[in-house]
Amino acid sequence: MVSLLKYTKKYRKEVILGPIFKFLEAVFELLLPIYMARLIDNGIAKNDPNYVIKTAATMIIMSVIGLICVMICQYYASIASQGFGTELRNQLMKKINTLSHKELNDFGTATLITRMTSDINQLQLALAMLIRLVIRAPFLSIGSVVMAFYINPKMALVFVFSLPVFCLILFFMMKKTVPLYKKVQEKLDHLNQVIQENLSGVRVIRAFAQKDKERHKMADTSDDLAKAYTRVANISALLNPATTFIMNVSIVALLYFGGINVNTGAMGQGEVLALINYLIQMLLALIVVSNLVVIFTRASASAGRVNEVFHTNVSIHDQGQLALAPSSLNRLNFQDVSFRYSDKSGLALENISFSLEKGEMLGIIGPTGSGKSTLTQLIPRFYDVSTGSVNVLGHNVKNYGLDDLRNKIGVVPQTSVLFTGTIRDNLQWGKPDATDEDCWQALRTSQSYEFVKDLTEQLDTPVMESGKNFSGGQRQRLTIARALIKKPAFLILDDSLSALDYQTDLELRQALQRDLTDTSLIIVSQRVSSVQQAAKILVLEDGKQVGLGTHDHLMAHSDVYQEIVASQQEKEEA
Ligand SMILES: Nc1ncnc2c1ncn2[C@@H]1O[C@H](COP(=O)(O)OP(=O)(O)OP(=O)(O)O)[C@@H](O)[C@H]1O
Repeated sequence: MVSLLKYTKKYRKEVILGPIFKFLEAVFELLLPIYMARLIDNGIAKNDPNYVIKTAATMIIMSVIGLICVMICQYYASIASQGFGTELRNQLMKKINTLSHKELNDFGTATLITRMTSDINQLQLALAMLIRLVIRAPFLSIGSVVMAFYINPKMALVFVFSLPVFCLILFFMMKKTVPLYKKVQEKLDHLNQVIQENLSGVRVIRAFAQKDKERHKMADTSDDLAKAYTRVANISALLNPATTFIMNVSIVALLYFGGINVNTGAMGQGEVLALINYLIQMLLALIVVSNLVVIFTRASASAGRVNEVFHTNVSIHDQGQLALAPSSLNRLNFQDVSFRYSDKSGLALENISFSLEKGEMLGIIGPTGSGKSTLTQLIPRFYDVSTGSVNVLGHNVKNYGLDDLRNKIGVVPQTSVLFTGTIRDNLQWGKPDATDEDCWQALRTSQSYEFVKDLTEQLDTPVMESGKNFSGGQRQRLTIARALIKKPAFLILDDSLSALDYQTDLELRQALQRDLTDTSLIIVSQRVSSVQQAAKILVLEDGKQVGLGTHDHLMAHSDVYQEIVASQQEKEEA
């Protein structure tokens, strides 16, 4: 947790001054019962109105100054904790953005969201409490005992007896609740994951009539969390009656022995009242200390989860070299590439070798799960090869700066992702300085010109969350326009023509070859018709390269390719 304190650097003044002001307030709070005792014993009992007024005025002034100190401290605490949370969230997001696909897969989206929100909130709360209470609460509890000894050492023995019993109760309470709080956090994580899946997959859930099943799953997960919370709450609820009991027994003891002392004239009535005040102050401060321990334990679990992200080693290292000069060698070259997603999993790709020239088109085809998407993800280094090498414009991809490499490549993934904003905003992701003419040209090539032209706001048409105000085919074409607007050296279409009808699919491929003459095109498709015209078609099966060549060559030499063609012809005839 300490390592995260570096994110409070900008708020050093608030973090230092906040507790100092709170400490001043605690000093006044500790002095007030003494003044009250004097007011009663020297002012009221001796019928001295001047003394009463002077002491009461001093008490009021002390209270007002105390109040101002509290307000300043609260102000500093909220500035520092909110600023710290924002800084931490920004830095964590920055780190998440550096993670490669492997680490993102390992974590999963749900837990990253929980870490960015609930865990950071917990840390913010801990910092606010640190500033507000971490000096005040122990100071008040120790100070109260000291003041009790100052008033009457014999009577202070009541404090000495009640203190260990009270601490023992707090200790057992915390021993039980702290591990449970950790469980609560895990259950919250799971609930977030279920909620996220339910919300993002709501259409699929409805389409498969799985509403009831998902509702039960959600209810079970919610119940789990509620049960875990209830267990903690039930144990914590015992704290109040137990502490009140000890407090009341101690007050009775103070009143009993205090009464005897007052009768013998050894103590004033005001002093007895002051002792009761100190006792309450001490016990309340101890409750605060126990709450602080719970807050810090939860925060420490949260800090562990946040630090886990910060300390994750990124598997893709950005060599950070300047742009490499293109060489005259092959534009794209896979040399005996094998790849596995993790040490425990089998090979997703095995000994893949091929090359592609400027302006050429490569088609990749194969049964589902044969490694087509995996292969395309090695080109922009979303993953690094396990053995072999991937070379782009004559250089190993590992020798490029990541941004430089990825700027050369336009990727259109299987699922079209659009962002809220306008059509123009989305296209400018591909090229920030794209003019309207650039946008229209990209839309023409991607066969989106007609439907965007018909929209009343054209390029300024708003894009709703995930582009849900466009059809699947329209979304695909807009994502293609976004990828090709920067005229990349490579354009990878990973099954991104699947939502288009055959005619649009054909026109789009023709337009790409006509308008992007320098771009090498890599098309992953399940449809033979989408790759048939390619200069080279790579056939994959179970991660292995089982064919490479033109359509005619493969028809003559590749059994797998022939089977794919035959099965698609059957479907068309059926
Ligand atoms: N993120 C991942 N982590 C672990 N294994 C993965 C991951 N993504 C894919 N795989 C595995 O790698 C293999 C190849 O998957 P890939 O997505 O490349 O196939 P594909 O040919 O593109 O399939 P499809 O046509 O269905 O999209 C599969 O066995 C799959 O289970």
